[in-house]
Amino acid sequence: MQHVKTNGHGSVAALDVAALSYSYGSKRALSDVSFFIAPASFTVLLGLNGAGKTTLFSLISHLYNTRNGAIRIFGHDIDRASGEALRRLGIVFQARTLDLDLSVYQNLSYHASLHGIGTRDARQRIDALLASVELSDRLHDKARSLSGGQMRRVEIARALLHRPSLLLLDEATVGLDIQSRASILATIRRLVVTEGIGVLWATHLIDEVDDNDHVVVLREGNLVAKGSVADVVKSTGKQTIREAFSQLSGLDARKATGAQT
Ligand SMILES: Nc1ncnc2c1ncn2[C@@H]1O[C@H](COP(=O)(O)OP(=O)(O)OP(=O)(O)O)[C@@H](O)[C@H]1O
Repeated sequence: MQHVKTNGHGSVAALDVAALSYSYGSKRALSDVSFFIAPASFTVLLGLNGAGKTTLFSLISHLYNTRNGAIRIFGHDIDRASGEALRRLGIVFQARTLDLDLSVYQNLSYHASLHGIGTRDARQRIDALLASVELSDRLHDKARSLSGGQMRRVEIARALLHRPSLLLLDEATVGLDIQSRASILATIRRLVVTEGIGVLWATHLIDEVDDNDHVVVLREGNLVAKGSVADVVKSTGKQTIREAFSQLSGLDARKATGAQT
């Protein structure tokens, strides 16, 4: 049986990233990144464009093979026990991935069948999830007819079909209006409380961080801060997470030298 590593407090981390590095040829995208997220918690992965967020997600979701370091999902190593690990993972990628010519129901039921969920169970699950993302009335509409925010919510429902315990979202609110952004963020935060899901929410938008969140800050592939918002703010000597992120991500230095941001 596979050894399940705990986070030092006796409980198994929802996600444990240990000494992870990754390069595209000679281009280093991640350097020795380590952090964990607790079950039923909301962690914001903060980083400017090019910080390495998408690369990290591609490694966690096993699109890329881990060459240096390790990734465990609820103790299951993504390379050595990928089936066990991926069964617990739901993911919403930055790029849109719905089939626009299929209905909402067809998009979801296809995904359910890929996960081996039977037709009846799938139908119940789809109805419940569409209700939770407030799209029950769009079941038979073509994906093409939905707004950007509604498509995102269908993608979130799809990522939850197989009842994952860890959910990753990569810039889930990019391109959406303020109201849709707030609604999607509220939906995900609710899932943490009602379903006990551990969430890793990648963004470069600092106003998506709440005072009670945990944050992981990446800068050019290096992890430059991790912990509660209060601890990260304190570690920088700043007053707010916005100011702390500006310093940690190098924006302050760029502004000081008059570089374009
Ligand atoms: N396929 C690739 N080939 C070469 N370099 C890449 C490739 N994908 C990403 N990179 C580089 O790796 C680094 C990290 O990119 P990544 O896409 O992971 O960052 P990101 O934080 O997700 O940024 P964004 O928010 O712009 O998507 C960047 O310097 C990027 O140019």
